[in-house]
Amino acid sequence: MYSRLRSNFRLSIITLLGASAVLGITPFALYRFWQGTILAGLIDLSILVSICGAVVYAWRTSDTYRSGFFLAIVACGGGVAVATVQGEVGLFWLYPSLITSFFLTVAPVAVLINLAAVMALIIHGAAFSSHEQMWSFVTTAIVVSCCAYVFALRNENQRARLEQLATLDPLTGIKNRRSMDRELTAAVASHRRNGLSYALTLLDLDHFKRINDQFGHSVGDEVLVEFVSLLERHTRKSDQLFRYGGEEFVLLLPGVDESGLQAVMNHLQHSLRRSLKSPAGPVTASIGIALLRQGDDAASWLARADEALYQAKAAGRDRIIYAEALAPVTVAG
Ligand SMILES: Nc1nc2c(ncn2[C@@H]2O[C@H](COP(=O)(O)OP(=O)(O)OP(=O)(O)O)[C@@H](O)[C@H]2O)c(=O)[nH]1
Repeated sequence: MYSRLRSNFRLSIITLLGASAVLGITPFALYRFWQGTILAGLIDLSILVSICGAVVYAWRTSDTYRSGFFLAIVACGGGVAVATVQGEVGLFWLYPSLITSFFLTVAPVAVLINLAAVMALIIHGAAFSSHEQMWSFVTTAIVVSCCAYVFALRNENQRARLEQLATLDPLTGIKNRRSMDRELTAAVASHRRNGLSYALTLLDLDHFKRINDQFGHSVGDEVLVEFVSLLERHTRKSDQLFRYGGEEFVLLLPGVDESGLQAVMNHLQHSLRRSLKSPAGPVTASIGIALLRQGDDAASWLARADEALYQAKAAGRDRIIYAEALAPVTVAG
C-alpha cells in the first residue's frame, strides 16, 4: 500500500482527499443535521459518500484518471452547492477544491471545471451578499487557480523529465535496462494470457574494447550510436530496443514466427556487416536469440538468450545462435 502511494502521485492525492473529506466534512455534516439544516447536511453527506466511493474505485482499479476527474467535479460541484445553500460560509470550501482540481485531473480539464464552478456561482448569485463580495471572490478564485495551474504544470514537466531520466539511456536515447525489465515481464504476462509469441535478441558488439583503446571513448560512443540507428532502421515499429549495458543491447520482437524471425535476423546481420564501421574498418556483432517458451519467466528467458550469445562469442563472433532448434528456413526458387 505504501509503495503504491509513493509511486502513484494522483492516487496519493485521491487518498489524501478521501481522508481529509472524512475528517473535515463528517463533523460539519453531523453539525448541520443537529442544527436542522437538513439540505446542507444531505449535501455534505452525498459529497462524503461520493468521495469515499471514488477513493475505493481508484484503489481497486488503479484508474486514477477517471476517479480523479470524478473527484474534481464532486469537490467543485459540492463547493458550489454548499455555497449556494449556506452563502458566504460555503465559499471558503471552494478554495481547496479549486486547488486540488489541478492535482486530480489534467490541467486543461481542471481549468474548465474551475471555470464552470465560478460561472455557476455568478449566474445563480445566491452565494453572495453584494457585488463587491462576488467580484472579490471571482478575482481571488482566478488568482488561486492560476497559481495552482502553474504549479501543476511545473510538477508535470518535472515528473516527465524524471521519468525520462529513469527510463532512457542518455547516450543512445533508447530505453534502458530498467525499462527492459518492465517490458520483459509484460511480454511474459501477455504470452501467458493471449499466447502471443515473442523473441528476445541479445546483440553484443565484437572486440569493442579495441575501438575504445585505439581511437578513444568518443569514437566508441559514435559506433554505439550508429549501431542503434542501424537497428532502429532495420526493425519494425512494434519491436523494442533497449541498452542492456555497455556494448550489449536487447531487441524484443513481438508476434514473430520462426521463419520470419530468421529472415529478419539474417537481414539485420547483413546490414550490420555492410554498414557498421569504425576508423579501423567494419564492426560486427554477435547475436543470441531465445523464443519465449511456456513456463519461462523474464529471468530464465534472458538467461537462455545470454547463453546463446555466449556460444556465438565462443564460436568465433559475428554470428547468430538460437537458444532452441528452429525449423529450417526453406528458400524459394
Ligand atoms: N565508448 C564507450 N565504451 C563503452 C561504453 N560502455 C562500455 N564501454 C566499453 O565497452 C568495452 C567492452 O569490452 P569487453 O566487455 O571486453 O567486450 P569486447 O571488447 O567487445 O569483446 P567481446 O564482447 O568479447 O567481443 C569496454 O572497454 C567498456 O569500457 C560506452 O558507453 N561508451
